[in-house]
Amino acid sequence: EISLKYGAGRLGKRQDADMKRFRDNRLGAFIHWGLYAIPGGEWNGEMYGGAAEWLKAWAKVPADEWLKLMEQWNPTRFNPKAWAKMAKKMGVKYVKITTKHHEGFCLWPSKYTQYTVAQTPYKKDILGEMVKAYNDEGIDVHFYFSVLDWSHPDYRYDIKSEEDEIAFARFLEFTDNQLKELATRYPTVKDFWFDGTWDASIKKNGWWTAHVEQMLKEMLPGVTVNSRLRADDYGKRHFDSNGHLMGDYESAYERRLPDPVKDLKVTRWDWEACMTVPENQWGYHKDWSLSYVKTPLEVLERIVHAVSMGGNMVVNFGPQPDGDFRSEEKELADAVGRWMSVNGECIYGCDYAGWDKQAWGYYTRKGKEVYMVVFNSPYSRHLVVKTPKDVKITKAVVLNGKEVGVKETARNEYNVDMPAKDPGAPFVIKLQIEDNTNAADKYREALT
Ligand SMILES: COc1ccc([C@@H]2N[C@@H](C)[C@@H](O)[C@H]2O)cc1
Repeated sequence: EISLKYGAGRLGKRQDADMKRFRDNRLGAFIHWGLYAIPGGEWNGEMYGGAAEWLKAWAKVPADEWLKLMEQWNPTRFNPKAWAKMAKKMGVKYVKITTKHHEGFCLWPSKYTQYTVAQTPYKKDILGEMVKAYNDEGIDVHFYFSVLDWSHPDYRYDIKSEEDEIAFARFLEFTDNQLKELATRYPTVKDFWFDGTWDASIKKNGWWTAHVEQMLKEMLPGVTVNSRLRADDYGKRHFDSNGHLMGDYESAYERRLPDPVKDLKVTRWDWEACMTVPENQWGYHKDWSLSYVKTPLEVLERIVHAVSMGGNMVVNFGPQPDGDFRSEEKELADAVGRWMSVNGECIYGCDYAGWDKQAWGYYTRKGKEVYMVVFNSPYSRHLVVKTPKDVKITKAVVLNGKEVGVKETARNEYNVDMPAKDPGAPFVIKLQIEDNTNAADKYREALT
């Protein structure tokens, strides 16, 4: 290994109470809300199919013209209590809020820039209202923060001159000040999820990313920080030059998931995925017909897929400029919540089971309990289960339902019966397992 000053600060998973809470929460929601919600993907009468929160870039709008949208920021239907109730009903345990996206508009009254809610018709500290409302519902709050800031004259994409050095140093100090402001004003925040950290200017300042992680952890003991913040001495991101994960969890699975057979390496560290409901819209877009919109079942399968591989999943919501949610998102929250209210025990506090993935769905595990989360009903009416060498299944019960038959069919292989009445929707079977080390050896492998 090479010696690094700004590499991973720790080897292996964090096992303290705050990280266990982050991990056990498993299901979160993203809130992408900013000036971009106002145009909703449309500029000067032209509709842009790209991500709505990137409209400034697609339509090549100068910063000062884009920030004039502040004059229209007045979400009259914003009701933080209703937002928190919606999240609670969905069964999310935490909400990640965009404090400041690339556009540079701050949802809190930052004293380090004029581009904040305080300078809009709305005036009030919208971030503070959200933090209180979610916390009052027992939901943890995580902060999304974009280092990339299109509103700030000192931002640099790369450092190519002494002038760049000086300007970017000012920018990093500005960013430190905003982060300290967020940590001071909202001390119940549990996590900082950094974005906008891919530019050469940041990669050339790996030291600063290590300093930010350290600064936040000194100010808020226990707080978690994502790997996307971090660059090491050589500009290596997420994993340092020795291959060790930086930050507290990997945050590279954005709109994609690791393969349950080929990518089992991810089970060795903590990770959190995030996903959009349309193909690629984080901020509010007026026209969701421009791409495929995932059904609640497709969202649910991605949530289970992540947990089955030892990861968290954050489902995105892009609130309307008026502060209400579009009907598709309300329906999604309701559908996921209904499923979670019956089957949540296979998600919360669960982890990778270490069993070979089968076609019918996914395994999750909590201690001695293994859950089968069935998405695909087999024509055979049997769910094939292959257990690790020294494990046998003693019982199988449908969550909030009846026991189903389990038949040993070969060494470490079982047929678990489908419920007598097909549930017609994804369902969960809870397995009781036992140590099987001294089983009668009645099976014989073929000599070939
Ligand atoms: C250049 O590609 C991207 C893609 C997405 C992003 C941002 N990350 C997501 C979590 C959203 O905030 C999106 O705007 C930034 C750059």
